[in-house]
Amino acid sequence: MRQTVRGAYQLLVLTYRIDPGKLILSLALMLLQSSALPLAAPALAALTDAAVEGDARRAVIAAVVVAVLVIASLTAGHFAHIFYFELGDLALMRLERELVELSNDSPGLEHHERADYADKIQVLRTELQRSGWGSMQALLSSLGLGVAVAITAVLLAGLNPWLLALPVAALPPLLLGRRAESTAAQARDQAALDNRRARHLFVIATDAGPAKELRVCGLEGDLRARHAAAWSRATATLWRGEVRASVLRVAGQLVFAAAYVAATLLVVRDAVEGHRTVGDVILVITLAAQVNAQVTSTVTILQQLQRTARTMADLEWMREVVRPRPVAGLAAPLPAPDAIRSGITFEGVAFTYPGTDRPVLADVDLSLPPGTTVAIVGENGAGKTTLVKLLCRFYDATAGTVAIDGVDLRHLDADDWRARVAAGFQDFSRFELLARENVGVGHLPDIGSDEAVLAALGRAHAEGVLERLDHGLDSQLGTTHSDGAQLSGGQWQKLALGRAMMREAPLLLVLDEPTSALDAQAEHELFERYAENARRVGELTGAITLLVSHRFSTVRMADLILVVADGRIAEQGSHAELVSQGGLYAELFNLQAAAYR
Ligand SMILES: Nc1ncnc2c1ncn2[C@@H]1O[C@H](COP(=O)(O)OP(=O)(O)OP(=O)(O)O)[C@@H](O)[C@H]1O
Repeated sequence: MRQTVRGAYQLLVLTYRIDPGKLILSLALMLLQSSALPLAAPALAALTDAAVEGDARRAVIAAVVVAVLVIASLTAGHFAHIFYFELGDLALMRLERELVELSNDSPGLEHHERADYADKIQVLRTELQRSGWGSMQALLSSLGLGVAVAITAVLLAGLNPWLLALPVAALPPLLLGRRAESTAAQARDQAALDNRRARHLFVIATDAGPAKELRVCGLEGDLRARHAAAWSRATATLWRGEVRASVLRVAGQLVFAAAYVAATLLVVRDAVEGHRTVGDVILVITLAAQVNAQVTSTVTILQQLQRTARTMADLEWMREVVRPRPVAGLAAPLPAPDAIRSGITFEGVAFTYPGTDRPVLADVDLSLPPGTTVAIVGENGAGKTTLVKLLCRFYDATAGTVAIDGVDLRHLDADDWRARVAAGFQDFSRFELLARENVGVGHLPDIGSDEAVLAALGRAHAEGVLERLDHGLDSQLGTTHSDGAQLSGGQWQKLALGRAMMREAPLLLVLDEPTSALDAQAEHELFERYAENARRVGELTGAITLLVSHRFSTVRMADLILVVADGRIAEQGSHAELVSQGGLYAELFNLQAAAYR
């Protein structure tokens, strides 16, 4: 209950911040709507008594009061709806924006790679879309309902204090309704993984990207079967949860129905004995019907408020997960340096991904001198990308220290450091923007400069992509636009590489297999050209270039080569040194060279 009240309060505060005027107005209208109906009941009773007594004047006045109250209730409800509908949409927009911010504004990547975070995002996305302005309606209705229940209780107590048992009899449906909601919520949580899996398979089955592989591997049938299996598992879990919840709800409603019948019989008996008027019987029947409606609304509203509270609590959980953690003993983060003077060092670095217990890196001691080009090689899964992630500060080392010029990387302001990093990744994004924007987003301050974008494309050896586009830099990319250009995988990758080159003089340039879609010759030429530029920049700023590649024809150009095996640095040195050592590098190099002979 505390969570529900807390969630409702948070929603109230949120909407008050968005538009206090609209909130107060819709609240006033809602209170009018809710109090008008219970007040119409005594007016109806008076009307009945006046009619029975043949008092036409009193009957007309009571009839007018009944009509005014009923009309007020209907119109106030209608106008309240207009306001809270808009307010609810605005609140939804604000929460969705926060979800986007939470996903992107944290310095690390940990949350994106955590299964529990992915589950929460999945639930939040559907919940926000599903509830929409419904949360707002539930919030305002709950306040109006409070007033209506109070008025009804006073009127019932006036008739017979025993009738106060009616709202008490409303408690079982309320409590069982709550149990029902958490049962259904539990089922939703249990179904989230299968739901996510089914959606992922659906995207794979309907996206253009995987279509080729699906056909060549003949995966369509298997994919359909897996999708159907995941979907039916999710649906079965949800169905079981809903059935259990419905049984609980019906049980609660039956308790109230019994109380309703008893209350009516009580007043009818008094009337038969002459202690009550016909109007009183009408009053209790009307009020009891309203109590019934109030109970039903309370359960529905409470269910909605519980869902809202859950959404608010999930958002709070996410805020907590992505909250930057202060580094022990550091009052404020330090600014990143303008140049690297003594280099980047790893001392006793170990790393284990959160939520797992297998160390991915262990005992890594390294020294990357300023101004050098460093290549990282190693088998799939050896830990190359993880090294890169630590350097970009997507994660902090579990043990040991990564230092820039002797300063612990954790002590540097993460955004400031990243502003001095440029990176191209194997799993690059295909931003369906204008060509200039697709590249320019690599360094937002220069996104409007043709000169900067063209220079970046030049550095990435990617000018050729523009020649194939009808409107050059102004071409719309991507198939989601009717006039969007369809690019090949290699062309997308070249543009992504251009994006990585937008920062003209980064202190760290990371190229994590960003050229896998290019042929070996193109990659070789690109890096030759790039290494030359990197050395020139490196002389001025000490910039370090880090290249992850499986192609030894490219790797051999590096000043320093690191061979990663099983999360450790197995060998390091120049190409000539490593070949003459005759170790793992020499073996891998000779294997690849033999394939080209
Ligand atoms: N987010 C993650 N959570 C848990 N384990 C992970 C995560 N990312 C990577 N790993 C594991 O860490 C190990 C090293 O992965 P990494 O991506 O660093 O390898 P790599 O050398 O770059 O491989 P490749 O050449 O295939 O790109 C792998 O065993 C991988 O399964």
